[in-house]
Amino acid sequence: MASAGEGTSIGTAVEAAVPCTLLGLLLQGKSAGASSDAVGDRSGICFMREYAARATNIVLWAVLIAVTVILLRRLGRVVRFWAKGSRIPGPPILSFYRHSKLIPEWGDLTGYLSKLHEIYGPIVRLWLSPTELVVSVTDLSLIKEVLIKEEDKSPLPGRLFRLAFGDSSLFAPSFDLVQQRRESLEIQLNGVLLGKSSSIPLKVLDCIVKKIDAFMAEGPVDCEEMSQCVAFSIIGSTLFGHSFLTWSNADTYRELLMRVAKDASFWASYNIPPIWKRGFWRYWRLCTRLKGLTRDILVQCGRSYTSFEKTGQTSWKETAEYGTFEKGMLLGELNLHLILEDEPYGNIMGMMFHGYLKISGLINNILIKLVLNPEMQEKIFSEITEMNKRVSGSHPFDVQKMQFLLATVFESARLLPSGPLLQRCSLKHDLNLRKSLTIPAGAIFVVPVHLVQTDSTIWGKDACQFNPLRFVSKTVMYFPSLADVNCGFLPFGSGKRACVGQKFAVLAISTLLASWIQEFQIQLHAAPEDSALLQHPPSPKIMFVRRS
Ligand code: HEM
Repeated sequence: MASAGEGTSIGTAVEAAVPCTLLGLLLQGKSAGASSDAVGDRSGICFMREYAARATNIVLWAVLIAVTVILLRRLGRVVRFWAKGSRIPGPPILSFYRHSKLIPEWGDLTGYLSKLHEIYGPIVRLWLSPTELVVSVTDLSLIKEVLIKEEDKSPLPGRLFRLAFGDSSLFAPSFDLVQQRRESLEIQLNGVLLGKSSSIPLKVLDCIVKKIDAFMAEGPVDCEEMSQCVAFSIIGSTLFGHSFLTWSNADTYRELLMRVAKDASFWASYNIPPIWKRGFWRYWRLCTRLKGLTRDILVQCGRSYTSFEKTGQTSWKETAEYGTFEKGMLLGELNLHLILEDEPYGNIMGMMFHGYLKISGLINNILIKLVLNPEMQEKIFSEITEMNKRVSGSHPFDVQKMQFLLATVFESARLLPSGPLLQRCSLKHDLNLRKSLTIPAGAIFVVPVHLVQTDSTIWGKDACQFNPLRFVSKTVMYFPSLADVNCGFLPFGSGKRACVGQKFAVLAISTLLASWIQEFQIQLHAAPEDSALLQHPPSPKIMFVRRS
């Protein structure tokens, strides 16, 4: 039996003989030839152990070096981002988290930005966190330059749409992804719809007037509720066709859209979907129900269009005039581009969501301005009467020729824009602008629309007053591209990512207003003492009083 001392010396001798590479072991194996089996086995085990330890060490070192390189590169990027961002004027870099406390003090982000612009001038940077930089600009030439040059949007809205509705090639941040679909939709909306005498068919207008009668039978109507209901009918019947108007699940669909709209920004603000929160799963179920209903209405509209065709009820005129509306855009040519295998409902629901919220917001704002300015209603009424005398045709509302009407729509959109900020974000490259200003890649560029649209240096001393006359005689100029005429007018954005539905929306809303003002006087039921309060909830009650 070998003593402990012997054992150790044998072990050491064996370990000393352990080759450090696999090749070494093979060579040793060949040269050792007839050495005893026991020593060979032990040497093999020790080698494998040693080999595994060394290999693990090498892998760990490689991982450590790779992680360090990645972290250093990231740190380098953050330092460069800070260095470039800090050259833009704005509050001290150290106050990252104070902003979130200060913003409520100034009412909202626009109020806070307005305060910062007063202090630091037309270009202001705001650090929201060490890696989140917002650059706000109110200078017209810079706004124009960025909106024309910059094609991408910040990831947040894209995440919002993807989380709620699935992949979308219309509302994604990257321009490369949306360009083709944008063009298809624009051609469809502007070419097919605007080629007709009206952007809303009489059948839809009749249905809306009936809704108003039903509402009024129960007393004064809530302005916001009314606007939402009407906007929903307009966008729904445009996309899905007339059978949308009689769809039994329409109210549920609208309610779901509103609930998704309420929570969408909150859940999209998480970088990783917070699957550990119960509220998130409730939200996810809402979105899934919405998807299910979208599928139902598409199937139903497809079915009713087919049966409508089979009955042969359409006269030639109806088909020519309202053919697209009967089947809706989604069952027409656009279908091929928008309903794709890999994104079945993302674009449709995105358009419903965006169109519904924006159109209802603008109708609500116009109604508030009209009830406060009854003289404008009378001007528009005279315009319609004049037009009816001059034009003899089946459709009375040639709104593109109605200056007062369009001016009212533009002025309302100017004073009460539907969103607080336009945003762009260069996802990959720094954006070098004139005035030697560099916006680092990843920074979010914003235009505070309300500040720009009420800037007295652009709009004159009465910039904050409701004065549609400023647009009269210029309304034709504001088509086809609203923002190109005056880059201080941005309710539909501007540049490569401007709203593709802007002409459709303006003409549809104007047609709707013309039909209302022809039939009714719109009045405020009970005015709050301060008219500014009309913009805040609860929304005002209004009345539609039939003209005698
Ligand atoms: C009153 C109604 C509407 C308003 C106020 C409005 C406003 C806007 C605004 C401000 C933008 C962002 C523009 C920018 O960043 O420069 C936008 C984008 C967009 N709008 Fe509208 N919109 C309205 C109606 C519609 C309708 C009816 C549709 C189509 C059915 C539509 C389709 C789009 C699309 C697809 C985009 C995304 C463009 C992109 O990201 O490339 N909009 N809209």
